Amino acid sequence: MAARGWFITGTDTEVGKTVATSQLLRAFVANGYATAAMKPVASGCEVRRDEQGGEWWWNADVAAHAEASNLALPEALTNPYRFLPPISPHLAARDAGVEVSLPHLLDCAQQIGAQSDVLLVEGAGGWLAPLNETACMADLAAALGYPVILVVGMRLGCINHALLTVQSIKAQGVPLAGWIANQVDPEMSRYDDNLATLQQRIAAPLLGEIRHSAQALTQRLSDETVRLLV
Ligand SMILES: Nc1ncnc2c1ncn2[C@@H]1O[C@H](COP(=O)(O)OP(=O)(O)OP(=O)(O)O)[C@@H](O)[C@H]1O
Ligand SMILES: C[C@H](N)[C@H](N)CCCCCC(=O)O
Ligand SMILES: [Mg+2]
Repeated sequence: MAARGWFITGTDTEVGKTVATSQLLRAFVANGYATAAMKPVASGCEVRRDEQGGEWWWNADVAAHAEASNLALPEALTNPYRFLPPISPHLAARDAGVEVSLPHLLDCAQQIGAQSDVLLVEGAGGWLAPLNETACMADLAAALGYPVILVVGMRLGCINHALLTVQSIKAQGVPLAGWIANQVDPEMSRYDDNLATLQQRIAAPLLGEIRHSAQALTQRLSDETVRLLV
């Protein structure tokens, strides 16, 4: 396994896990770490065609991770499973007749870890999103043994989603390294009060805040975030 690894989960799908992972990757890179990311299962791809007429499936999360990392690694390792429809991974895998194998994912993580200082593993959906017929993201995080970083998509309803997720992370016996507040909803009422409420009720550090911005995917979290983690 990598010298240091973290599992990135979120309060839901579309809350900014990829934005936060990209910003964390850039922060680690800026601090001199050989940094890699993994998207164990990507569901939701664009069909792309090359000049020879060949067809391949492009996934936005995998592309964003590659852009923000400083290690060029084969996608067979960084994204072992990729499916076309934007649906839950276990359904996409079932439709494709594929079994998402936890041991295979662990093996890929180990191979990446052998070449990197830092590995960030981004789940799909939220903490209990299913990977296959029996296992979910929480099981993968526990099997990897990495502490979890929770991305809270700051919008109405996020307090409940965040606290339920924290409770479930604790029940899984996995350490919570901290959480990141991501301003997905630029119009959120009482942002500061919501943030303060979460700080009071989550027994783990706020690692950083990401403001709503059209450039959010290419910005980076601060050196302070890295310092809180390492
Ligand atoms: N801070 C932000 N500012 C502006 N737009 C954002 C911000 N955070 C997220 N978004 C946008 O919200 C959408 C969802 O973000 P993102 O893809 O990071 O979610 P996710 O949690 O990784 O979803 P998935 O479960 O599919 O992996 C994207 O279009 C992204 O650009
Ligand atoms: C397609 C989407 N953007 C994600 N990649 C997968 C989200 C899975 C959510 C599963 C669920 O909790 O219902
Ligand atoms: Mg994502």
